[in-house]
Amino acid sequence: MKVGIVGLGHMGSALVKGMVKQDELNDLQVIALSSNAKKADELGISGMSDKATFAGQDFDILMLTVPAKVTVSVLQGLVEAGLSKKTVVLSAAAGVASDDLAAVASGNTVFTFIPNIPVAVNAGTIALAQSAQASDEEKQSVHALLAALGDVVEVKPDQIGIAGVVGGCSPAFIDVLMDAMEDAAVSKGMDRTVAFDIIASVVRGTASLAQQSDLSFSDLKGQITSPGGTTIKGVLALEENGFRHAVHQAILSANK
Ligand SMILES: NC(=O)C1=CN([C@@H]2O[C@H](COP(=O)(O)OP(=O)(O)OC[C@H]3O[C@@H](n4cnc5c(N)ncnc54)[C@H](O)[C@@H]3O)[C@@H](O)[C@H]2O)C=CC1
Ligand SMILES: O=C(O)[C@@H]1CCC=N1
Repeated sequence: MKVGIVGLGHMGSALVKGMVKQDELNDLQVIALSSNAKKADELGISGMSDKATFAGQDFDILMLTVPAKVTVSVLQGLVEAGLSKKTVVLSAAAGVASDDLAAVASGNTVFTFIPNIPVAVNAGTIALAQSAQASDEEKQSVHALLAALGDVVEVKPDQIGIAGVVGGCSPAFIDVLMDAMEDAAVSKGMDRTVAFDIIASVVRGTASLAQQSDLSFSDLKGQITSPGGTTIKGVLALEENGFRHAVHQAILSANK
């Protein structure tokens, strides 16, 4: 599979890291359109700085990981530079509708997807908008590529926005939570590196348990809150300080 990528920033680099380390994708060739040859080299892929040469590569899949506001014009430029109509376009741009992309690449099948940064370690969550125009073969090759990077969750096109927030933005919200927990532990005299190890392990273990059990998040919480114990005091402190409301506002604000 030949994959082109435009935008080697945080998201693009994370996708490349996940792709190059995944053994299942060992016949994969990734080429970036980038004026920064060193960056592509560091990531273990080829880089090309000339747009026409890049566009002429007959990619199976083209990933767009440039800032959302330039994504349509970047795609338009590649189409004008000779992008093959057989290339399936995958746009990661949050808030950019696939219709707007399809309007400048009418001959190509276009998918919108929202990955998240954990794709760098093949533990991503990837929301993929269903595409009515895609053939079964195109759906399969997109799915095979993304499934190597993490869990793929197909959503209706009108749900990609909220799926992108809950999946794409929320690692940052969880980072804020973990950072705050670490500060509190440090205030009680714990070494920051010890607190980091405990908290990262707790988040991983809590998520694994939730995925492997049939219980709701609320029921899982119920297993930890011993009657009259310490955890329920902490849970009530979260509620009294508006934690749940703050989380709702974070999700809803990011979805605007
Ligand atoms: N960072 C994240 O966790 C996620 C980001 N995304 C999407 O990925 C895209 C990129 O986001 P980030 O990586 O966070 O941003 P970033 O700012 O880290 O990276 C953007 C990259 O695009 C390049 N670029 C800018 N304009 C360009 C142009 N006209 N032509 C070619 N390259 C250009 C920049 O040099 C940079 O390398 C956005 O559309 C965003 O919505 C989606 C899901 C998660
Ligand atoms: O902050 C952003 O706009 C991107 C989209 C999802 C995560 N990061």
